[in-house]
Amino acid sequence: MNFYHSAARALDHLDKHQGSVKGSLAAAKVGATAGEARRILALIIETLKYRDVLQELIKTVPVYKLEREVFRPKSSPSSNSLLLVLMHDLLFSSKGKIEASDKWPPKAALLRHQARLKAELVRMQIKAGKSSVRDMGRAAGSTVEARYVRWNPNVDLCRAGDWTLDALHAHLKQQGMTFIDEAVYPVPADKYFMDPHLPNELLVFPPSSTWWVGDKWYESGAVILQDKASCMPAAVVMDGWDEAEGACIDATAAPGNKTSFMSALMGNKSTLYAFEKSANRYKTLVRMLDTAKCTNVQTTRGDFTETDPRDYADVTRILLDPSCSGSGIVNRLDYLVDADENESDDQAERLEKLAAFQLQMIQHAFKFPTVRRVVYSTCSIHAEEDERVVAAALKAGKGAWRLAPRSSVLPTWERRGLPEELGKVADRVIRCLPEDKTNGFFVSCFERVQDGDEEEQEEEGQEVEAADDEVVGGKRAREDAEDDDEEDDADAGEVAEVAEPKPKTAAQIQRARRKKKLQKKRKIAT
Ligand SMILES: C[S@@+](CC[C@H](N)C(=O)[O-])C[C@H]1O[C@@H](n2cnc3c(N)ncnc32)[C@H](O)[C@@H]1O
Repeated sequence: MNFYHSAARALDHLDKHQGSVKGSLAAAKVGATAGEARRILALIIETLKYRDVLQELIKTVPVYKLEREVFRPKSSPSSNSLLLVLMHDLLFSSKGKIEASDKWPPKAALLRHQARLKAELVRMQIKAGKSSVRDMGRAAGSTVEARYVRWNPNVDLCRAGDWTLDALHAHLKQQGMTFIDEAVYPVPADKYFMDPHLPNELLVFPPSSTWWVGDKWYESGAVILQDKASCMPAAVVMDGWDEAEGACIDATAAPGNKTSFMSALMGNKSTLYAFEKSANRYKTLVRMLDTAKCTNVQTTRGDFTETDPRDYADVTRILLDPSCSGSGIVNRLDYLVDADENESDDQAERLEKLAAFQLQMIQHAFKFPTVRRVVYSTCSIHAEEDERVVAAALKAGKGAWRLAPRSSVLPTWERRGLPEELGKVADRVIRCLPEDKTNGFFVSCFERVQDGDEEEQEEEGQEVEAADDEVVGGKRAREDAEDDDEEDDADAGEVAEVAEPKPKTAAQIQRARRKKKLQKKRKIAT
């Protein structure tokens, strides 16, 4: 098989499964000699380095549309991956050329647009303020496009002086920084803007920024350095919260970034119970909350699973951000290029143990009598710790819990869960990847099914049952996909749709009857 085809197939596999590059090479069944495999590996790693730029270029020079005959929409490997690797060699390789016959149709097609591609690339380079096009790549797995700073309103509530957002803007202006209205990546030097997804509190700065070092805003806790993805769980769990509603819990709190954000979103009112099991990390938590002036937080050093839910009868929301593999943390993403293709049994075993613990934490949260919203998040990109834990929790919840609708889970965030794992409800959960200018991250939100919601659930398509069923389907889909790399992502989603199983329990039979009735009603209405 053609060298570029092999690299593109491995890239497709990597996109779909988030494994390692070496693992993808093997799983994509790229048959190659050791020397070839090394070459392909190097090409993939280099392509990943320039991926954002290449993807941007494809938007500006739509080679797909211009060369529809060659780069077809549903092909294997995908046209997008093939274009990426070819464009890499043409624009960024040391030889500056595609190593294939000029008669090979993909090469010939791309060369027809090379002048325009090169001109656009130079334009992007100038805009990014780089001295060479090669400087536009990113070190494998690092976010170099933005630094995030969260404004913490609790300090204004508790400390003397003006610590409002307006005062922060004025301070930044004095430091020589200019506010801009629109989000631009990489963030230009000396500019900053409010994050489009968290516009009330999160400021986005150029990656080289250091203005906070020794600055009174940082020292006083009025700004907190926090990755954008790490802000999302607190924003999701507090969505629509009202002081009259009740107290909240952060079950796994240290070092306290999410706790302090929850506290800020509560306006420092009501009570936020924060648990932390580790003695050392507990000390950090207490220190952090003190600096950040989170006066509504009650900290407890202890194991969340040992709490008695009946003691927290006023709690309506719980955040669970338990220990995980941390595979999403960008400077650990080097595993993407380093991990061995025999991604070891050790890793699988470790993930299994973590998933069991994570599920146990969620199940404990479900026991709190008045809790309506439980957010579960990880800084992992492994489905084993993300979608699969969610699916297992829905199953364990026996229909009493469902995933909250997308409308209350940062609806404008585009990257959602993996459909091959969660089927139709995958769009209710959030995934983040370094190409989103964040760490790799996962956020899900369970809400308690209230009396009278069942009809609504049926209207929505039996989401709880569907989620369970589709997980089974998802596993099947995953196995299918591994056997058959011809499918593209969209197809994998379709495979996840499986026939409903026959109802077994009395409750299932009743639900099936109600569903039939509903379908009849709909038929009559149409
Ligand atoms: C991923 S960290 C939490 C990070 C934190 N949410 C933040 O944003 O700053 C997970 C934390 O949970 C704590 N932890 C693990 N198991 C726990 C348990 N059973 N009860 C309470 N805390 C636990 C760990 O010690 C660790 O500090």
